[in-house]
Amino acid sequence: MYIEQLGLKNYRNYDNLEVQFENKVNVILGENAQGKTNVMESIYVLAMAKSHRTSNDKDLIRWDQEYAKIEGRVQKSRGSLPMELIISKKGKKAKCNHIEQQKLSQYVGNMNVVMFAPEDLHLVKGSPQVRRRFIDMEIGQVSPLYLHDISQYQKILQQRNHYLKQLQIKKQTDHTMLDILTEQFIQTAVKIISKRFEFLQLLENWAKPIHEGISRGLESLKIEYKPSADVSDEQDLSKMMTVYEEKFSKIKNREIERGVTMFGPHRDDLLFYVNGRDVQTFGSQGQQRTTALSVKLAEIELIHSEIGEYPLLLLDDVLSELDDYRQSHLLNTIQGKVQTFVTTTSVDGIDHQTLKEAAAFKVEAGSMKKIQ
Ligand SMILES: Nc1ncnc2c1ncn2[C@@H]1O[C@H](COP(=O)(O)OP(=O)(O)OP(=O)(O)O)[C@@H](O)[C@H]1O
Repeated sequence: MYIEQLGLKNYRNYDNLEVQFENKVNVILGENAQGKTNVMESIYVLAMAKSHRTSNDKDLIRWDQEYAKIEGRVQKSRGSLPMELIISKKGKKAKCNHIEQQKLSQYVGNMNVVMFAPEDLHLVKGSPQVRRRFIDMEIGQVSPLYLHDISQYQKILQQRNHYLKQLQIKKQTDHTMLDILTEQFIQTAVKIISKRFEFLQLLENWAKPIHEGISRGLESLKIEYKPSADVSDEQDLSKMMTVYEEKFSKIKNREIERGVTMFGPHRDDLLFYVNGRDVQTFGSQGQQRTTALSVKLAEIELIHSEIGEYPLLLLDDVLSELDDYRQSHLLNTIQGKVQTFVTTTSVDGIDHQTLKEAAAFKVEAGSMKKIQ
């Protein structure tokens, strides 16, 4: 799939923008703070209904304006798909094919993107929260049901934490409500965990040969889910539920003392191993970069295998962060099959045929012009 046309109104530093893109590499050039990342972010938000760099939607609205609007026409193998997202202080309104979507979980997934930005290089080294966010966003793209489960889970977690706090400060003494919430919590938690196990296995299957290729056959990558409770991918849902039930009954008093839910998908993590060693602890910077790049390239293939189309690839300021060999590997992999957006302040030093043949745009103070 590819995005043919993008329209922005009151989005970040863009007042009004209409631009046509090509189904190949689109290079977005410009000095610092002109609006390159903002365009990339808008494409990401159009697909995911969420930004990759802020959780506050209001940041996306141009200062002193009431709303922001992103429109795009996406070409898919089944035809053209108009997408529209309006962000206002009251919330978000999403339209697909001119029809308003009641739930964002139905909207997300119609357009697929993979973003690779400098912060993704922290996927390995960063906090578990970064990795959980990554896993949730990526599964959400291929599974609307998962998005629904995650939002259910967040609600139940919040209620459960609230109730535990009430018990902690002794505003409540009856445990019946806690037991009901725990049961609901477990039911949703195991669905999420089993989907994460399944997704990571697929991701590893794709990432392993890619990593081997980038490391010239020297490194073998393994991705492992690290649950906070003692569950494993060999267990079915009912076995996992039993593990959780036992765990929660054992730690009930401790949870009440602390007023917080101590186990569950919100505390889980994932680990990357290269040649059997944990990359987070023992990996060199280069190995961490290769791991992040392999995972991103694997995502492209995974989405293709799940939905039958390649996603868009957004490379925000990241090419210059990779050495020549990794750059070439990346550009060779996407060549001719993935619509790609690249932002950079200059193409000097990036000497790849794909970029020479790319469409180029110049961004200056919230305006964008095609230059090649
Ligand atoms: N909500 C907003 N309303 C208006 N302008 C905004 C808003 N949010 C950010 N900006 C402006 O957008 C500009 C930054 O744009 P962007 O992050 O796209 O820069 P960039 O071209 O990618 O720069 P760099 O190369 O430094 O990453 C800044 O000047 C910032 O003040």
